[in-house]
Amino acid sequence: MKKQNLTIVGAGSTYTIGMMMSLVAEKEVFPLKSITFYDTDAKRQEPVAKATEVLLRDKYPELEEFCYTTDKKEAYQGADFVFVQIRTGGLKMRELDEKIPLSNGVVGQETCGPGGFAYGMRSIKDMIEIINDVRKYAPDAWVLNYTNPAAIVAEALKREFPEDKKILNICDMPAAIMVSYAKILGCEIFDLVPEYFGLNHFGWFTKISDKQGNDLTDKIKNSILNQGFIPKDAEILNDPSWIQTFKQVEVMLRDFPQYLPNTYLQYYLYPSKMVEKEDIENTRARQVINGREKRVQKLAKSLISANSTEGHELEADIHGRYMVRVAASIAYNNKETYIVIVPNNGIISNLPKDAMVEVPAQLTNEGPKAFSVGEIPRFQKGLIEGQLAYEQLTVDAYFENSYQLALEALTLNRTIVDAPLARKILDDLIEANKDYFPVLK
Ligand SMILES: NC(=O)c1ccc[n+]([C@@H]2O[C@H](COP(=O)([O-])OP(=O)(O)OC[C@H]3O[C@@H](n4cnc5c(N)ncnc54)[C@H](O)[C@@H]3O)[C@@H](O)[C@H]2O)c1
Ligand SMILES: O=P(O)(O)OC[C@H]1O[C@H](O[C@H]2[C@H](O)[C@@H](O)[C@@H](O)O[C@@H]2CO)[C@H](O)[C@@H](O)[C@@H]1O
Ligand SMILES: [Mn+2]
Repeated sequence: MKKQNLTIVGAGSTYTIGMMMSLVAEKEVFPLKSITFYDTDAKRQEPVAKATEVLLRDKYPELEEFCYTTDKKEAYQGADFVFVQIRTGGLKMRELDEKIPLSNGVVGQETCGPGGFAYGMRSIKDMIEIINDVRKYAPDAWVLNYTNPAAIVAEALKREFPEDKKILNICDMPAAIMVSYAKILGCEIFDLVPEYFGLNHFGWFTKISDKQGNDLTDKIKNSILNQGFIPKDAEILNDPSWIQTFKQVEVMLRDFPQYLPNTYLQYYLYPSKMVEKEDIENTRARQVINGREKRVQKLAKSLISANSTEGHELEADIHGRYMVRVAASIAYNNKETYIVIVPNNGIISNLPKDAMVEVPAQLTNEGPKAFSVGEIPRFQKGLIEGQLAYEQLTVDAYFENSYQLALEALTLNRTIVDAPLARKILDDLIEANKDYFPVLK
């Protein structure tokens, strides 16, 4: 098995140490020759990198090289895979994405509604620059992007790089949900075969089977309806916000029993409830700043000062394992099935061909080969079409520097609807994002 050279972009991320543990856990599946960290913020990257040096020395001694840099050439030259996990504007801007809509009585969420719009307008420019840099130094590398909002980033990258077939956008949410299904069924997530359709953070499982073809969907539905639904991935197991989110799956399934919903549909189906439960002074960004970010910084510091992993709680999570398994299936032509984001091109036959849809695909060394979904029912189709138009108008607004298209995008969003309210939120977001948004004329 050829060993891979991997570059992590945005290596100062709160997810990096978890990703390192996933690379350790999956080293037989995705063996590495080198890992390179790249981040534009040297100060944020350094402690994560120094902690990773300790971690890799103890847990991945066979790795030939680890380095970290802010130099693009050093970052990308020789890379076989590039994982991208940046956050333009940082968690500080995420907090505003959540607070500004809430202060206008609308869902405040980083990837859904106006928060997702603002995050998207910030992410696109940096993502385009990253792809151009990667292609300059590593023309054949596979880019796995999970930078959010993945739906908007995927739409923008498809337009900017139409010929580039080695960019794949991925989300871990379907996999995190499947971890809970696996727990219900008493098996492992990778034993399950999903059937799923939708847009990123906007989709449904239509069927879950085992590898022998037994349909397990009703077992899962009955368990959720009778026993509720809880997160099971280590990363989110004890997190009150995620526990509440998974609880809402039961409500969604009672109201719309046909399919098993992605957790993110709660923001579109129950926007009033989502606004009511929020504390504007303690939105999710604040919880992450005081929670995951602090925890990771403390862990990094402790690994560095101990100069050993002994006595440290280091666990692989589904976020990292999923990305690594996706990469392995591409690298070694494993032809395994994972849910990824791809151009529709008739996969969902009654949705536009140019939509970026989230569906199961067989992952080969030539990229994803998505399975046909066929026609989807009117309810889901209607919801998706509205959301898709919002996402595409957001990207139109970015490329055309258009205030009008941005206003249309936000007016279409199910979490807003009212045009004067959309205008007010848009003006507030533009004001707060002066350093990031393109000029919208
Ligand atoms: N797709 C998914 O399902 C999924 C799952 C988890 C996280 N994410 C995404 O992963 C990203 C990281 O999340 P986080 O909470 O750890 O954020 P974070 O702010 O902790 O980390 C992001 C890092 O990216 C760096 N960065 C910012 N702009 C950059 C650029 N242009 N080039 C290089 N580095 C840059 C920052 O300095 C920072 O170190 C976010 O986009 C988040 O939404 C996606
Ligand atoms: O609010 P956050 O920052 O905790 O989470 C936002 C991300 O939520 C999803 O990812 C989950 C993932 O599903 C779970 O398995 C675990 O690894 O935690 C992740 C983050 O907590 C979502 O898919 C991402 O797009 C969001 O960035
Ligand atoms: Mn996601």
